[in-house]
Amino acid sequence: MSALSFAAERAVAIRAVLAASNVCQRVFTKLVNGETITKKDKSPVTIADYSAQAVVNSILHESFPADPIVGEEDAKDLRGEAGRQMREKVLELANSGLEKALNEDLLLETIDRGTFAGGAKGRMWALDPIDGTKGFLRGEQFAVCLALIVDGQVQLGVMGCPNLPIDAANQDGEKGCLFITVKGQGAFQRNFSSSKETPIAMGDIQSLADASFCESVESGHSNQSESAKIAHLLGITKAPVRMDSQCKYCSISRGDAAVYLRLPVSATYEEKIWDHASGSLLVSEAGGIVSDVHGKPLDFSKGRTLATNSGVIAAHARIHGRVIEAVQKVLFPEGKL
Ligand SMILES: Nc1ncnc2c1ncn2[C@@H]1O[C@H](COP(=O)(O)O)[C@@H](OP(=O)(O)O)[C@H]1O
Ligand SMILES: [Mg+2]
Ligand SMILES: [Mg+2]
Ligand SMILES: [Mg+2]
Repeated sequence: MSALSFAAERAVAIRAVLAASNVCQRVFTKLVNGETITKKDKSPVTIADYSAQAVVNSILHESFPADPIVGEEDAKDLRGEAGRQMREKVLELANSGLEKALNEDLLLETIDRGTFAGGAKGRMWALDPIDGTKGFLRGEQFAVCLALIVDGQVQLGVMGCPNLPIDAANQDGEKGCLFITVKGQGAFQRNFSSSKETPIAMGDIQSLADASFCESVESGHSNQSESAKIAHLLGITKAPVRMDSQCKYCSISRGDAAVYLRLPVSATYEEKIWDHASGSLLVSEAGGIVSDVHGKPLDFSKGRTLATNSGVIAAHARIHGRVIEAVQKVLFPEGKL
């Protein structure tokens, strides 16, 4: 393999994402069984977020101590007397996923290794310990998402999707998929229960009449009335597949749906790099194109957000241009950008 094979990073990222995914599942089981955590407060997802970030950051630090991490969470609310109860729960859960146990101080330090500002230079990891927190709480889709970015380019992505069926055609079958991609090396899926990887590819759609598109469950995250108009213009007749988290990128990468639309609901919201880094590389390695609503590539070099992009449009390379045309017609009918 070439010097840029990222074989070590790939193996470590898989281990970290699997360990964190297991911790998230453990929190959810406790939540539904009502053992130590109750569904009434918002804490289950918060506890899972912190624990998963601690697990991934800790595993990354063992192998790549010099690498900065752009993680969604920080340990502010876990500090002091006010954070004691939550801190104790997070410590117990994080340690359940780690070989080398952390103590309280190390836990906080480990979570706060995720506060890196990002930028255009050097290596950094982007981590969303639970993407799709709303889906997690509903018992639906969520994903542990980890990416390696080098000089502003996403080079590697690993996503753990504990509630995603291995085969979309068998929704009641085994759940728990891991998606793995390295730039130039293709896109792969494996089960949580086996290390055998299978190559995946986007469906090579000939006619959009047979296609379906996916979008967020949350109307506050993506404009669902505009997406309906775009779908209509493209001749898509099927109802949208609404799904939380980067599971959408994973789904289209293996051909479950043809298009992913994420249309801005506010002019000021900036998409976060950890919400898109791993998923966007998976789609491009599976034969797709990912851009913003103007057709501009996502720029991961601007810090913690995609500050120069607006929304996300992902589709098979063959149809991406047509989708962007429809997006432009609906979002900017006057032709102004
Ligand atoms: N106004 C907004 N527009 C777009 N995305 C938003 C948003 N507010 C929050 N989000 C992001 O949407 C992500 C979930 O994506 P989706 O809606 O596709 O499931 C959230 O990730 P977290 O759940 O990790 O916080 C959050 O970062
Ligand atoms: Mg997220
Ligand atoms: Mg998150
Ligand atoms: Mg969040």
